[in-house]
Amino acid sequence: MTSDTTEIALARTLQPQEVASVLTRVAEIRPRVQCLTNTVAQNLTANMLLAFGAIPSMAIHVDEVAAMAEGAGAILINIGTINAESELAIPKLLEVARDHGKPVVFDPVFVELSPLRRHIAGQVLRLPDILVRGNTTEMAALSVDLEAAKGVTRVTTGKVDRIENESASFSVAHGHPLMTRVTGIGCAAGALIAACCAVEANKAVAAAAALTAYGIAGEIAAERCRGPGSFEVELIDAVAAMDAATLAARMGT
Ligand SMILES: Nc1ncnc2c1ncn2[C@@H]1O[C@H](COP(=O)(O)OP(=O)(O)O)[C@@H](O)[C@H]1O
Ligand SMILES: Cc1ncsc1CCOP(=O)(O)O
Ligand SMILES: [Mg+2]
Repeated sequence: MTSDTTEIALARTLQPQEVASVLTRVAEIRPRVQCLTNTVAQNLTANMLLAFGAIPSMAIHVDEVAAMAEGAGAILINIGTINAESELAIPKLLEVARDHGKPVVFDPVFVELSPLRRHIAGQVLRLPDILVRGNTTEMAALSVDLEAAKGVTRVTTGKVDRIENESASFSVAHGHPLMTRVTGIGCAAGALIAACCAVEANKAVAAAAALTAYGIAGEIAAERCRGPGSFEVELIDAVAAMDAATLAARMGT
């Protein structure tokens, strides 16, 4: 058996009540997620966090991101539209994360396409215990760096999401192909994972819970929409309406 096969064989799916438990804590605690994200996905990310019961803060100024992150429950760093100022803001966020023990989700958007993105990813991955969420292309491009990263949780999204770290391995087989037809849906997934990391110390469980709820919301939205435009609206609505009964019904237990 190859190591890949072993990992897949050992991966488990969360039970509906495990997902519901994480979602309930998000709804009760309403964690704020400080998002340094790309200009394309900012609005959808903020709306998805609100629908999920969390609080978005989208501050980007290099001289205030640290203050904004200090009181946040989690930090999202997304390099989708990295520029000279956001490049300088990233180390400030990493410092807050290190000093205050904040969970960080890193989205290495298009890291395979530019040396600058690769360089920044290398810097970010020096932070111990970081969670990296990317699509299959991005995660493959970072595979060597991810192998070396200390305590990293790797979250590879796609038709089936794979979540793995030193102590756990989960797969999530929910979602809909329409999730690839609206820009920013992957970026928003990273924000929901960050919200769950703010209330659940086990980062693999947090990611699996977020992606299970998100994937099921995607399935519901696909049933209700007329195409990609209305899918985005329906997805926000389905995330907002997600509850334990829907999870149990859709997860088949
Ligand atoms: N073919 C697919 N079928 C079902 N869900 C998918 C599919 N592709 C992606 N998803 C879902 O879409 C979301 C975004 O993932 P992905 O498309 O990999 O990210 P990105 O937008 O960053 O490329 C994830 O929640 C993932 O589970
Ligand atoms: C199109 C685009 N270009 C730079 S960032 C971005 C958004 C990417 O969003 P996602 O990876 O969630 O589709
Ligand atoms: Mg992406």
